[in-house]
Amino acid sequence: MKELREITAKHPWNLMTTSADKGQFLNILLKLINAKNIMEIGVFTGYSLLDTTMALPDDGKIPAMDINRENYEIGLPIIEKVGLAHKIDFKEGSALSVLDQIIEDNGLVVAPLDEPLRKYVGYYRNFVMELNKALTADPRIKIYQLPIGDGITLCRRIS
Ligand SMILES: C[S@@+](CC[C@H](N)C(=O)[O-])C[C@H]1O[C@@H](n2cnc3c(N)ncnc32)[C@H](O)[C@@H]1O
Repeated sequence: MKELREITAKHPWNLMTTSADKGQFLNILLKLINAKNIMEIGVFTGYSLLDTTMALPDDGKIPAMDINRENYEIGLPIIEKVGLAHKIDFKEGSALSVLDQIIEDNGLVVAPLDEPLRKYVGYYRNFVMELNKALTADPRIKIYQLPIGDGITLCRRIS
């Protein structure tokens, strides 16, 4: 693809941190679960963003965030060329403050949720750690960690 050749000639350092096969695997996982809304934290030049966005239906949405817009803009022409840019809402900034803003803009007050959800979602700053602890302690859940991209944790309920 001419655009890709031009971009890689202009930026002779590594533009992808997720390999093509890992990206395709991500894409398949998202299709398997019929994902409609996903979030990309840490976009870099957008390679994994391209893979994940491709897996979404046309009305799917992906808030994407990175502290550096310049790198995102390196890959953006490719995302535009394949007609996927409309699904992406890129915000420049540190993920925590961008997430704070998304929550505020959408009036997402999560406090009224029931206790387990409040634990996982309400205190979203500690979300990953709390979720991992709860999943590890739950004998019904099997956890698989895969060295795909920046790392993927798959959780499956077995009973
Ligand atoms: C390994 S790269 C992501 C690669 C990308 N997901 C891919 O596979 O193509 C990590 C990215 O996270 C971004 N980043 C680091 N700290 C961040 C933060 N606090 N909030 C948002 N993005 C951050 C960096 O600027 C960098 O672009």
